[in-house]
Amino acid sequence: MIRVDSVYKKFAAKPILRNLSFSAADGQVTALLGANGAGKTTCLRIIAGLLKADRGKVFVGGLEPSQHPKDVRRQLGIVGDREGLYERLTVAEYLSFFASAQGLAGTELEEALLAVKGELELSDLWNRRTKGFSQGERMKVSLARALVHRPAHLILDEPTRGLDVLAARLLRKTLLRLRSEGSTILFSSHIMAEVLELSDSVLVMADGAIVGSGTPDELMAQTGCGNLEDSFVRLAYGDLREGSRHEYF
Ligand SMILES: Nc1ncnc2c1ncn2[C@@H]1O[C@H](COP(=O)(O)OP(=O)(O)OP(=O)(O)O)[C@@H](O)[C@H]1O
Repeated sequence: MIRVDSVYKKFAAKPILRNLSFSAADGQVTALLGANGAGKTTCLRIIAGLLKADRGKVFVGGLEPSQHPKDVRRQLGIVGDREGLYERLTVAEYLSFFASAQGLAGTELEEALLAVKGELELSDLWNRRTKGFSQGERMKVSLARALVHRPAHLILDEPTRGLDVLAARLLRKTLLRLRSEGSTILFSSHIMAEVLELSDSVLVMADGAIVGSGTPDELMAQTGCGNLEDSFVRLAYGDLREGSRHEYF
């Protein structure tokens, strides 16, 4: 389970996360929705231990990343928007490097590499240096890197952004398979069809906090809207309903 407990974070003097609390359950896919700049990436980076909260705590499998960085890294896979590939390495070398850093060696390492190669259909890319890779190719390698050590928890920041139809389908299929194996998956997205297809639970962020949560059906029932997008707009921009952005409704 991933748990975020009363997290507060500001940049310069501007609060971005104010008392943010939620949890993402094991064996479920949880979607984090919010307007541009709502703080989704900031939240995911804090969970990943890449950024420190000013106040509050996060737990990954019951452990705080700040207290147990190594253990949390072992049980967490991260697909973010900022990681670079080492362009001089081939995909095989790059993944081998990360798997070794996670403590895999020998046969276990070889088997882990073969597994992601097959699952993510990486054969054509396997022995290519990553320099010049397309966005979709880079995303596939990032996903392989996140999965190679078989983490129990996976966080993904807009994972299908820039992917073509087949690559996005492969990613969704992979997430659903991981869910069926009991993984905890938390991802951010702006694509409602994808959120509907994948998510057991949806969290809507606005003003640095969760303003709505539940299954897509529950959110629709709570807001009285007929589809998830309308429900999201109502929850995330609700206070603007009477203002100049009323055309969104
Ligand atoms: N390192 C930083 N320094 C200053 N401001 C930052 C920093 N990182 C993020 N911010 C600001 O914090 C706010 C939240 O950013 P964040 O990237 O978390 O939003 P997001 O919900 O992921 O947005 P998007 O949907 O556009 O990706 C934005 O206003 C952003 O400009």
